[in-house]
Order: sequence, then C-alpha cells, then structure tokens
Amino acid sequence: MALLKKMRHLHLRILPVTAENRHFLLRTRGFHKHSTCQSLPAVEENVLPGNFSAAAVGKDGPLKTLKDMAGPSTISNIIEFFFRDGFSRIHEIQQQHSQKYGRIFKSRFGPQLVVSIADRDMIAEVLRAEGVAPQRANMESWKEYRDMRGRATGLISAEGEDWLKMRSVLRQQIMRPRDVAVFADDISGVVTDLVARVRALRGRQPDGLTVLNVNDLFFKYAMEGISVVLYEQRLGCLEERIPQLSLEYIAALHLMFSSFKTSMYAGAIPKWLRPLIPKPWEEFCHSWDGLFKFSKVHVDRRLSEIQGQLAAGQEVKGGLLTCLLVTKELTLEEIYANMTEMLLAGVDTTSFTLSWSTYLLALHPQVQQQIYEEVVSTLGPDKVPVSEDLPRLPLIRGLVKETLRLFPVLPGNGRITQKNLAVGGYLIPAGTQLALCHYTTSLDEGSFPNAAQFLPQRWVRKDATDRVDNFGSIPFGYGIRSCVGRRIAELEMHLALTQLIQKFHIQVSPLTEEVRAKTHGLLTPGAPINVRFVDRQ
Ligand code: HEM
Repeated sequence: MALLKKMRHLHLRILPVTAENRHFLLRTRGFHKHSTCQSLPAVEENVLPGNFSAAAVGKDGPLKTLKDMAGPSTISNIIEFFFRDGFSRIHEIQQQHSQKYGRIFKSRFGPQLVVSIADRDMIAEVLRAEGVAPQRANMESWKEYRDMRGRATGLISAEGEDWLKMRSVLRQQIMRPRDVAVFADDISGVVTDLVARVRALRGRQPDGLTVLNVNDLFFKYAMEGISVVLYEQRLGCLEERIPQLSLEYIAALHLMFSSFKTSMYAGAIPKWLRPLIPKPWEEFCHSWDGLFKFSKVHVDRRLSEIQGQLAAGQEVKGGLLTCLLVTKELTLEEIYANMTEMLLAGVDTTSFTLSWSTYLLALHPQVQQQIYEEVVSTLGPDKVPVSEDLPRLPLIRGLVKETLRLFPVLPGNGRITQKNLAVGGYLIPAGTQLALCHYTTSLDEGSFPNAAQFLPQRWVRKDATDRVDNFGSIPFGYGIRSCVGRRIAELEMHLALTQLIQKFHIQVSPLTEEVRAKTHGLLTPGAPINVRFVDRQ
C-alpha cells in the first residue's frame, strides 16, 4: 500500500506495463478463459476429430488419421530408452526415427501418444496456427508441487489466463533488445570478472593456459549474469569463495538436473505408486524447495530495501524486480515463482551455449580469426563492448546462432494442440502432444547447405532485405510462447564472447578429445571441454 501511494516518486529504468496495453492484449486476441486448461484426454488414433468430416481433404488429397501414421512401437521405445540409455541420445533418436518413419511420425510412451514433427515447414505451420495462449506440455507435476506448497506458477508452468497475464507484464520489460540494453553495464561488470577468473584458473594449470571443464566457469558466469538482471545484485559466483547461499542454490539446481530422469518420472509415476517408489517425487520437491528458497531470499531483500528507501523519503531506482515489486502487476507469490523459473531457465541454457561456442572456436581457428578481425576493426583491441556496439558485430551474432543451430540447447520442444490441425497430410486432434524436432531440422541440408559445417558467416545478412532466419533453426522457439529471456541470454553471450575473442586465442587443449553432445534434459557437452586461453597481446 505504502509503495503504491509513493509510486509517483519512482524513477524506474524500465517503464512498467500499463493496465491499458495489458487489457488490449486480452481483448484483441480473443482469449477465452479455460480455453487451454483442459486436462488431456488420451488421444484416440483412429477417430476423426469433431470439426473434420470423414472426407476431410488437405492440400495434397484426403487427410489420414493418426492410425495411419508410422512410428516406433511401444516395445522398441522401451528397449531404446530403458535398456540402451536412449534418454541421453534423444537428439540422435529423433534423427534416426525421422529417417526411418518420415518427417512426421508417432510414438507411444505408455498411455501418452506423441506426434513428432521433423520438418521445417510443418513446424512453421503448427507454430503459425497457434492460439493466444499456447500450451507446451503437461505441467501437472510442477503445478502439483506449487499447490502443495501454496506457491504460484511462473511463466514456464502457468497456462491460460494466468500465463497470459504474466507474459504480458514480462514481455514488455525484457523482450526487445532496447529493453535489455539497460542491463549491459551490469553484465559487462560480470564479464570483467569472467576474464579475471579465466586468468586465475588457467594460472593453476601446469601449462598456465588451460581452463579445465570450461562449462563450470560459464555456469557461474551465467548464474551471476542472470542474477544481476533478475535480483539486481551480485551473488559472488565468480569469486574464489562462493557465498553459502549461492552454493546451496547451485546444489539445488544440480539436483534438479542430475535427477532429471527421476524428476521426469516424478510426473509420470501415478500418485498411488508414490509410497512404493518415493524417491523421484521427494527429489523433485526437494530441489524445487531449494530453488524457491533462493529466489524468496533475494526478492525479499530487494523488497525491504525499497520499503526502507521509501520510508526515508528517498527515490527508488531499479530494474526489472524493482519495477515488478513497485507496480504490483504481479502478486508477490507470482514474482517469487517467475524469478525462480527464469533463473532455472537462464543458467544452463546460456552456459552450455557458451561452452559449445568456445569449443567450436577452438576447433576452427580460421573462423575465430575472422571474428577477431571483425571485433578489432569495429572496437579496437581494448574497448569494452557496449550494447550499441553489438549490431555492428554481425559475426558475433552469427557465432551464437550457428552454435545454437549445431547444438540447440533444447533439441526438441513441445506443444499440445489446442484445436484440430491438418499437418503433413494427417488430421491431428486437439489435445495431442507434439514434439517439434529442432535438432533434426537444424541439421537438414535443405535448410542449411553444408549443414554439418560450422559457418557463422551463413547468418550474416548481405543487405537489409536479405532474411536468413528460417524455421529450420529456432533455438528460442517462435511466437507468443517463445523464450522470454532470449534478449537477456543474447546480451550475456554476445558481451562475453566479444571480450573473450578480443583478449584470447581460444585453443583446444590436448586434454580434450572429441566432445559429443548428449541429452540430459538439455543438449549438453558429453565430456568436459578443456580450453586454452592464450593472451593475444
Ligand atoms: C541460450 C539461452 C537460451 C535458450 C536457447 C532458450 C531457449 C528457450 C526455448 C526453446 C524455450 C521454449 C520456447 C517455446 O516453447 O516456443 C524457452 C522458454 C523460456 N525461457 Fe529460455 N532460453 C535461453 C535462455 C533463457 C534465459 C536467460 C531466461 C531468463 C529470463 C529464459 C527464460 C525462459 C522462460 C521463462 C521460458 C518460458 C516462456 C513461456 O512459457 O512463456 N531463457 N527458452
């Protein structure tokens, strides 16, 4: 209350969403309450959905039903996933299945039928036909945890009207490059610490050059980087001694990902079986407790700072969190939930991409040299890049795009169809779980000639009319439910890579053999990437 009364004294760096534009979104997009919140009935394969007649005809002739669709049998899936460790090869299995069964195929996982789409144009059709509040997957286990603890859902776990409200608030704060440019100075401060940490770590190795398991370093960078944006404070992750609270968070995050398979089962195992197999659900809840606790501490800290400033009649300045706390467009519980989910979504994604980028640069010294030349001809050898410099570094942007094409952090994404669709000659009923096979489309020769090659140059536009984006590679998703943190992630990666390339020759260490990708929830390096950072001057 006190905050609201004093809002006129505030000077926020970021303008809040107005009630007017939020309601505009709700009104004009024809959003219907509950339209996406239905529980998912098992999809019948041979039934023509309501709004299609039996003689439904697509652009290439009569439409077929899911019953006609090819795909691996349940038995072969069980063997593949449980006996051949398919969970760590989901990206490869995606490719193999699309070669064997076609660009659209079905798989069964117990009662769940999944339709996989490994074709750029079909994916485009699906995403372009999306409604106002698309649903990614069944988030029942996430919601159950939140209900059990009396917590709100955040952007990842929310659906329908709840999601739309939060999305319309957050998207206007962080979705455009110019919105996130205000964070560039703070992130640059984190990059300075990253560079210092590279020097400290390599100094400990016998050759004085190698940073072992570079992902460990980028993890800390990404956590520190996203935290200055989300919590408006430094966490000390790049210091020699990491503060206890941050260490606890890292442990909770590791538990969430290391128990990825068990967490998946937490949602898949029926509730009545939990007393017999309690571990997955217990670990799932335990890691969420840790993640929420961390966000709550940091949000509460900022809230009491703001209250103190207002009580003392001082001006309140701040970024995203300050704005959310002051405008109260989201409840405090929604703020905790969104900070928790954004932090979860924003650390490994960014750190894996940075690890793959440095690995690819090290493997391709000529490409690295080309990018280095662009950086020094634009900035000189020493200038610290600012956000306005980034549009003038197309190869740095191409480097990130090409890394994400070859190693899309999310090798596949999901959608639950909200209406009946005709895709690839098939009728897909509403309520069907779709798997969009981005790994396969990213490596498709039709979309990307010499697809296996690392060519950041392919993303550089020749002129303003030249569009090189295509649905073959959409690492941040597409449309209204795409990654809300995209611009923050890009800013963090562009600023870090520019400085690393400016300062160091990045070389493969003899300690690193070929590193292949494995799926562990996300597409991760399957072995430690050890990289040499050799001073350029
Ligand atoms: C390299 C870095 C990143 C990649 C490749 C990435 C990729 C993605 C993808 C593919 C999705 C799903 C989009 C869809 O379903 O269409 C997503 C969703 C999301 N991402 Fe990211 N992400 C990255 C970094 C971040 C960061 C830094 C944040 C923190 C703000 C973040 C927050 C989110 C959230 C909250 C969602 C859910 C959005 C919603 O459902 O409305 N991501 N991300």
